[in-house]
Amino acid sequence: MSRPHNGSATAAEFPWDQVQQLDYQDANTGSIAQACHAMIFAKTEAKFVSQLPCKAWVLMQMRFDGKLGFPGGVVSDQAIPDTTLEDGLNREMEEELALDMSRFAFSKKHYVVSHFCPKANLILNFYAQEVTEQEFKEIEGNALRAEEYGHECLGIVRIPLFTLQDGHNGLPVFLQNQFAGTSILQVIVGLCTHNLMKPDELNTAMAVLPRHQGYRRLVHQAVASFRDRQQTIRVPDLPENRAVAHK
Ligand SMILES: O=c1[nH]cnc2c1ncn2[C@@H]1O[C@H](COP(=O)(O)OP(=O)(O)O)[C@@H](O)[C@H]1O
Repeated sequence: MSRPHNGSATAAEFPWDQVQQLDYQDANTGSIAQACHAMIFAKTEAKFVSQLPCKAWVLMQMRFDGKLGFPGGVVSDQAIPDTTLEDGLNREMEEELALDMSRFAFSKKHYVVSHFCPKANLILNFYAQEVTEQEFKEIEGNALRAEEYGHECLGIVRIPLFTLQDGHNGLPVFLQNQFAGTSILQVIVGLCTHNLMKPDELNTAMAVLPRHQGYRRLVHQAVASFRDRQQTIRVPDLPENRAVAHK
């Protein structure tokens, strides 16, 4: 598999560029480190303060460094023998959320997008999994008993997926927090790819981001490649379709 390249267009604004996902072994033979993070969400009809629709509950965490991020972490650490990227992600999910692997293990089908930073020689892989409202509450509750709770993870938070009438409080304010790695980009990509954000909400949200032109390009690129992949996966595996599926 080819090595990720440095796309210079965004380098000055945001040092990450979208790349194809590298197998764990491929990255391990070189010097590239890989991390995996994941968004767990539940669609809901529940209204915030009995009037605002919020569409979904989306889980993030307050990290030890004071930034917000998704649960996950570095998976290419030689000291910890993960076999695949998803094994590494699942190990992190058990440590940080005490996630029940018999029900919520992440696999390739949850993969969303990867970004590479040449300066850090690091690939950040992003996954998303939908659960029911009941399961979501259970996952939140269990997280308080996780090994890393109170250490790497200082709290579980839900994204306020609504904007109050002043057009500012709610999601726009939330997006002004400090976010680890590419998690700010992953928030927007995760919401768009899983139909949790309408285009007008996306525009409002993007307007509050610093250097939002750079983010906008990366968001569109990620959403387009995710949708392409979904379409490819849906192509029935008939001989005449294989050429399309493997394009
Ligand atoms: O939610 C996230 N999304 C994307 N990147 C993140 C997120 N959280 C942390 N990072 C980045 O991922 C890398 C690994 O950090 P993390 O603290 O998750 O792993 P570790 O606990 O295994 O050291 C760092 O470069 C960090 O900035």
